[in-house]
Amino acid sequence: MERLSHEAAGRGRFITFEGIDGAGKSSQIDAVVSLLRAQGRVVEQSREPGGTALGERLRELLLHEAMHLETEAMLMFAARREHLAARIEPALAAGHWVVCDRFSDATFAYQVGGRGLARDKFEALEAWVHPGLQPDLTLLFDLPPEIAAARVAATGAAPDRFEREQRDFFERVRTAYLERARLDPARFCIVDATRSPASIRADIEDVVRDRLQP
Ligand SMILES: Nc1ncnc2c1ncn2[C@@H]1O[C@H](COP(=O)(O)OP(=O)(O)O)[C@@H](O)[C@H]1O
Ligand SMILES: Cc1cn([C@H]2C[C@H](O)[C@@H](COP(=O)(O)OP(=O)(O)O)O2)c(=O)[nH]c1=O
Repeated sequence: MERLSHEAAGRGRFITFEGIDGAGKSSQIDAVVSLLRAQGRVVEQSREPGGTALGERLRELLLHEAMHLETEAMLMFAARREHLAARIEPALAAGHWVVCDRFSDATFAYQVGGRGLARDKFEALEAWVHPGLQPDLTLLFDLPPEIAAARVAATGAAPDRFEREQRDFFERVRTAYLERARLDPARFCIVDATRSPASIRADIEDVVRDRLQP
């Protein structure tokens, strides 16, 4: 029903990509954005934490400065509040599509699942910052943490504060993502991210076409 009312109002669609570090999301986002643009959609591509000038400054702090867990959770939502106000909400209202690398499911997975933030605190922040708004489609790239870690290591890039976490942390993050997906199966699509990039790409193009096209 929610989807139909968005359509009737000419609202755009909101697609998010989620998964543990090294799942292969970033590699697939450009392909989905290109597909949608080729279909004539106006698409805003973005990421979290980030997406605005202020959000990108908060991202630098979040990825590199040690901080209290609740500070981390609140800064994630502060960046998100700015992102929603400055980009996501205006784009959707204008009928544009928004494709975003991570959103609040990442806070549930990393801060609640990975780090142990109290669920009621997460729920309070989510209800404050985006009451009634969730993505129309969330592609969850799922794979064992050891495969993801090997991919991250092979890039040779210096790991950030999250990428330096151990395997048990990413096991908890993965479990939390899967739990969140079970709670909202109409929104989530779980992608087996161990497969080749070409086969993943073909699947997610089918999902975007089947679930979101009028
Ligand atoms: N399906 C895949 N199979 C093997 N390697 C992959 C796959 N997808 C991405 N990679 C590689 O894994 C690394 C991490 O991918 P990336 O898209 O940056 O992941 P994420 O954005 O989810 O952290 C990159 O070096 C990328 O080339
Ligand atoms: C949006 C968000 C990201 N994060 C973390 C997950 C990532 O490790 C990091 C940056 O996200 P991202 O740029 O997606 O990292 P990568 O491309 O390496 O997968 O921020 C949270 O812990 N909570 C959040 O709410």
